[in-house]
Amino acid sequence: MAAATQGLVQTSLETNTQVTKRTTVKELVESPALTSISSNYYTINSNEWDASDPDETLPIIDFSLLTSRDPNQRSKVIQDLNKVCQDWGFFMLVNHGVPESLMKAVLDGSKEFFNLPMEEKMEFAEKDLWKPIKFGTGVDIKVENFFFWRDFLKVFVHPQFHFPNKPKGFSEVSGEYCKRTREVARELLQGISEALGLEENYIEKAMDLESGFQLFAANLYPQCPQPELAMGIPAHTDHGLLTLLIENDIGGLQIQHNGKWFNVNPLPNSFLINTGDHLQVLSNGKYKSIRHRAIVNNKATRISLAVVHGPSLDTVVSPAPELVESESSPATYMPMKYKDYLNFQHDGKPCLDHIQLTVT
Ligand SMILES: O=C(O)CCC(=O)C(=O)O
Ligand SMILES: [Fe+2]
Repeated sequence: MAAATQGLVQTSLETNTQVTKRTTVKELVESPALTSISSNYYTINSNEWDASDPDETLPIIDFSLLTSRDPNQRSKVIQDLNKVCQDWGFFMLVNHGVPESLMKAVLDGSKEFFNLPMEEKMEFAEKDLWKPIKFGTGVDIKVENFFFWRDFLKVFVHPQFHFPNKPKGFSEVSGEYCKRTREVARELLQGISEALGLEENYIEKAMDLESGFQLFAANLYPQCPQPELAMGIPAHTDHGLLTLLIENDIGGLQIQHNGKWFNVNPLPNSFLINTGDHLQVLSNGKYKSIRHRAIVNNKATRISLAVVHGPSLDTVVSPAPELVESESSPATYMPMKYKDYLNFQHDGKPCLDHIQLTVT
């Protein structure tokens, strides 16, 4: 995920007894004396906090129409996909066929993972981007100089499936969940290929989805005594092609649309889907990678699960030649291997800026 620094207010790192020892946001919240938070938290200018509930319904796509045998229904939903990818870069997916019980089981497994004793989670604590299993926290003073109100687990789940071996059963249920979300993402990317005017299997082949890179990210946002002073995850875009997200009905995700921030209140059992940087590159900017962030609250702990679906790590991604016209729409991104692109994360600058070409 590409960190964005716009609007960053970074206060100096003070000595604070709450954070000088190794801890996580979860443990911090559970410490009995916590009534206020240190000033080391990442926050944003007050004028950037503003977010509203959408005055129009957030777009909804019915997956069952995409897989329908009726060609009229399919072509209608492909038109809708083209519109939502261009206008929003975000939609809710309903009738996707992934069992509600599986979605719930993987959310429950994530909760149990975060409930493990701190030492057990810390076995997976890693700074290295390329470690396939990584537990992290927004309050790791060894790594961060400003903090987020979030603990997370990030795991590479495809083409090789890695997973923590605890809590019991979490790996199995997540393996099944990742397989199902991968199928949904690939089907959607077939529809999106057509929406771009390309052949149905275009993205599948060009991005080598058979070996596509899939990342499972579980985010824990414990309740925060001063939610107005902290951010769960700051504004960023996701690096892959499509991200499928679910959450435990607490709310907190905000997306940027037409320069404004909107609260997302997902429909029960839907997937929240956003287009990522590589769809923006492949479509030569026709579809934009949507900026989003997660705020925190003082009432309940939120868990979200984001599964990012990208090209294979060795795929060199560039705008589809079919969508590039030297005169009217020249290529606006330089070709880059997905693996190399991922190394741009965490230098504070949006990753896409590194490959943007200035068109004269
Ligand atoms: O928690 C959320 O709603 C957003 C999470 C997210 O954007 C991510 O993990 O990339
Ligand atoms: Fe994200």
